[in-house]
Amino acid sequence: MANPVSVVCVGMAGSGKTTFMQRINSHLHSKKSVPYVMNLDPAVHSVPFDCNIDIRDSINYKEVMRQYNLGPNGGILTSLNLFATKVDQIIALLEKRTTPDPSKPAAKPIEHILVDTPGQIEVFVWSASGSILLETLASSFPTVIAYIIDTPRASSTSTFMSNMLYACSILYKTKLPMILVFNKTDVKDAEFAKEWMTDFDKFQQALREEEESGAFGAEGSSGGFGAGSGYMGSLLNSMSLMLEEFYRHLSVVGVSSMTGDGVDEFFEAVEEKRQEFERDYKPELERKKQEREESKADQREIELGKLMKDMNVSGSGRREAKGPEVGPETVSEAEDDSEDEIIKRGLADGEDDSEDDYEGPSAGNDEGLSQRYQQALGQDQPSDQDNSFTRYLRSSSMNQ
Ligand SMILES: Nc1nc2c(ncn2[C@@H]2O[C@H](COP(=O)(O)OP(=O)(O)OP(=O)(O)O)[C@@H](O)[C@H]2O)c(=O)[nH]1
Repeated sequence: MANPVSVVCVGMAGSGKTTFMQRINSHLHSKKSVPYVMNLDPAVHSVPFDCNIDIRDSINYKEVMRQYNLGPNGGILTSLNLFATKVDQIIALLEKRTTPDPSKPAAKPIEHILVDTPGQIEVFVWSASGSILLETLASSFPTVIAYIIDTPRASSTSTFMSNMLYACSILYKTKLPMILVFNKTDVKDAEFAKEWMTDFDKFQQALREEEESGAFGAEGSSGGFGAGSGYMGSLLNSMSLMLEEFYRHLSVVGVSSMTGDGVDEFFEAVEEKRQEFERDYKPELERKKQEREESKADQREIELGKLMKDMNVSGSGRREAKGPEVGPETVSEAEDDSEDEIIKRGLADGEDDSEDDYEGPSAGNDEGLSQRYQQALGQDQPSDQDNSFTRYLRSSSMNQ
């Protein structure tokens, strides 16, 4: 059986994400294919559908805002960050729930995971926690982004273009297959948008018409802001040419969350994108995962090497053995070095008393060490303060 596909709904505030979620949820229920539903919007007042996982159950957004002294967006971001710390539990739960129960062979397995996201799209898409949630989800299930667009509002060329650039940036950021959902088609048919995406001339024509009627960019009829001429003209031209390639990677559907029109087409697109995920995205994700594992292993190797080196040479004239002194390369190295210095001073002090006890690899290199020790103590006339510090080091070294 195929893995359940997770559909993550993103879109500008008011584009109709929640209404769309409600629609597809009830559509799946009517088909007796009950989805698993997740709400990631901590600030939503009420959710008009049953959620299996709701961020609001574990995070109190208002309390987060109060305690951390944050505004609305900071509150959402912090709530998401707090929620992202539970990502392992969430995925474990999802995996458990979506695995068919052998004791109930008649039960239909879950085929869809639906995810609603905060209206502040950037808080989710551009935040570290949003990336963690999405990446983790995608590493366990085929994941598709449904980008919801308010069709009536996108009927002006500039809003349409802004929306496309936004969608493009989300695709670029998430690297997940995307479906453009032109919502609210009961108010405005989405045919115009499909035409603009497939026929460059049609978009140009719409631009010209808006310019002539003075409606372009909602700038009124003031001159100098022509869409077909000047810098705006060439900018829009190059943008539509650049976006042509981007459009090719998308599925586009027109939906009315109010009437349910186009929902079947949406699920056909989801299936198409699920296959695309398995074919194109999954190998890439796995390659990246392996790369990460390898770099983690390398890092561990380096850390282990450092540790072994430190254990071997602590208290000895390591610097002299190494030849010319090399400065610390990182803050942690610098900290390590100063820590080493304290240990060395302590050991050097003990060295006078129990020289025979220490049989490290460079135990013979005492001269440089005691020289440095003398220097560190202010050889000539150590102050009282220095002496008390020496006593402290000596006692702490003895107590080790
Ligand atoms: N006519 C029409 N209105 C719709 C449709 N979908 C949503 N709406 C309306 O659009 C408004 C916003 O819908 P929501 O579902 O709350 O939008 P949202 O994107 O979840 O909003 P945020 O939670 O603020 O991000 C509401 O008034 C809905 O009734 C639709 O298909 N047709």
